Order: sequence, then C-alpha cells, then structure tokens
Amino acid sequence: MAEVNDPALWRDALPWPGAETHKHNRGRLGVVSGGPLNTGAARLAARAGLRVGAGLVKVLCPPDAAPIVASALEAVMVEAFASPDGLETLAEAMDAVVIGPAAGLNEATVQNLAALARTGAVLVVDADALTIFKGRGVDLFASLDRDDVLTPHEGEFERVFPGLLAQGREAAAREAATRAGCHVVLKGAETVIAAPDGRSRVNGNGSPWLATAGSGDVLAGLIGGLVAQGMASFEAASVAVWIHGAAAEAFGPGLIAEDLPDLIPAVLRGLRP
Ligand SMILES: NC(=O)C1=CN([C@@H]2O[C@H](COP(=O)(O)OP(=O)(O)OC[C@H]3O[C@@H](n4cnc5c(N)ncnc54)[C@H](O)[C@@H]3O)[C@@H](O)[C@H]2O)[C@@H](O)CC1
Ligand SMILES: Nc1ncnc2c1ncn2[C@@H]1O[C@H](COP(=O)(O)OP(=O)(O)O)[C@@H](O)[C@H]1O
Repeated sequence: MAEVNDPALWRDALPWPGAETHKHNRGRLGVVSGGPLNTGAARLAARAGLRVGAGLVKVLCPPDAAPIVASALEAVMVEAFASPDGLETLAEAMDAVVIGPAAGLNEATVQNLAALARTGAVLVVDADALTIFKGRGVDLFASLDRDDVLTPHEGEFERVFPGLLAQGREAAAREAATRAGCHVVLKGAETVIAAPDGRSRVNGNGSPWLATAGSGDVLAGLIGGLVAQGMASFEAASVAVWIHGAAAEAFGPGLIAEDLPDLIPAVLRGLRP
C-alpha cells in the first residue's frame, strides 16, 4: 500500500540555506530547451527550480534559440550547445538536469538524453523525452540511474509502459519504477510517486486548477530544483508534487502555468520550521 503524501513525511528533510551557503553549493540546475519556437516550457521549469531554492539555474539551448531564451530571462542563465557532446560538457557542471518539456520529438532528444546520462547529474525526464521512447522504453531505462526521475502523465506512461495501467495507477507506478530502475511520478488528480526499491506515495492535495498547459513543466523544474539541492529523489518528488498542488489551490480560478513559480515562496514559508 502506498503512503499518503504529507509534509510530516519530509518536512525535516527540506533544504534551507545556512550562513555558509553560496549559490554554487546551493544546487545547480540545468533545463534543456527546444528550438526557437519551443522555449517557454524550459523557462517555466527553470523559474520553478530557482524559486524552490536551487542556487544557480541555467537553460541549456540550441544556438538558434539562445537569443529568444535570453531575452525572456533575468536570474536564470543561458548557455548554448551545438551538439550532444556540447550539452554533456555543460551538464557536467550541474547537479540536476531537466529534459523533455518541448524538447522536440526527434533524434536530437534521444542523443541529448544519452549525453546527459553520461554525466553525474540527476535527470528529470518529462514530456518529449518520454514520448520519443514510445514502444521502446527499454532503450530509455538502459541509460538511467536509480536516482533519476520520470514524470509521465497517463498518456506518456502508456507510451513508455504499455498496458501497465490496467493494474491500477498505484500498482502500475510501482511496477514501472521497478522495470525502469528509477523513480516514477505518475501524474494525475492523485499523483503517484514510486521508487525503484518499492516505496510509493499517493498525493492527496492535487488541484484541478493544474489542468492547464505547462503545469507539468513547472513540476519537472520543482523536482529538479530540489534534487539539485541534495534531496533524495523520492523525497524531492514528494515535496515537489505537494508544493505544486498547494500553490495551485492557493491561487484557484484563472491559474496559468506562469503563475505557479511565483506562488512557491508562500508555500515554502508555510513549511519553514
Ligand atoms: N509553454 C510551452 O512551451 C509548453 C509546451 N509544452 C510542450 O508541448 C509539446 C506537446 O505537448 P502536448 O500537450 O501535445 O503533448 P502530450 O503528450 O501532453 O499530449 C499529446 C496527446 O497525449 C494525450 N494526453 C495528454 N495528456 C494526457 C493525460 N493526462 N492522460 C492521458 N492522455 C493524455 C492526448 O491524447 C494528447 O492529445 C510537449 O513537448 C510539451 O512539453 C506543453 O508542456 C505545454 C506548455
Ligand atoms: N484534474 C487534476 N487534478 C489535479 N492535478 C491535475 C489535474 N489535471 C492535471 N493535473 C496536474 O497538472 C500537471 C499536468 O502535467 P502535464 O500533463 O505534463 O502538462 P504539461 O505537459 O502541459 O505541462 C500534472 O502535475 C498533473 O498531476
């Protein structure tokens, strides 16, 4: 049976800055952007990662997207890569990297994921970086480590783990984490967080206001921002899903994904000892 995701389970593990903290040891997060017409999703994830406390956040983008990305960011930094090897070099300096939101359904996304997997960064794999492995999930799983996190909605889950949902969402997420050998966050009204060691949690504070384009990109950035700060992936995913729900519920009607990152500080204040 899965636990109900609740702050009592992870409140003491939240990362708070101390007197000796500086931006480089507070967690470095990279977010891979798509091309010039597909940069917004990465910016949403990056802003969420910064708001949840990562000290330094960079959008990593193809060269032709760099002017567009840079013109719409302030504290989030931008670096361009011209090849998977170039991305690997940039990611070596990161504690965690998000890949998938508007990354592109093409071979470049497969190669970029492989490049990231050669680094020591924890990976949060979402959206296009899941869909591109439709029907060949094993190729994805082969490159992942146990601390990596997959964040599928049900459509993406079915592409990577065909047929598993017939077991029910909780059992499916647990089986998926075992098969993939990493963490799986099966998104939905009751998001399930599953670890490869068999642990699982069901989130109870989901908000239907989250049914809006880009909210999943924000969640990927939240998870990335927390693992970058050194949280274990299971705890980071649990915290991120809960903060995401609390932020959306606090805002309510009219919520769009752009609102979510700026709602995070109030939720964090409520969790502070
Ligand atoms: N601001 C931005 O730039 C945004 C970019 N986005 C990116 O846009 C690209 C395409 O997004 P799409 O929404 O078309 O891709 P999806 O894979 O989310 O949707 C494609 C199809 O999957 C199914 N599906 C979607 N959500 C489902 C669910 N919860 N349960 C069951 N089936 C579901 C539906 O049949 C849908 O038509 C992705 O790369 C995505 O990351 C989106 O994240 C939205 C925001
Ligand atoms: N009805 C709902 N109730 C609670 N949470 C929801 C609901 N609909 C969507 N969500 C949440 O919103 C997010 C949507 O993510 P996703 O489908 O990946 O969107 P996108 O790709 O547009 O960013 C997920 O975290 C999901 O759990």
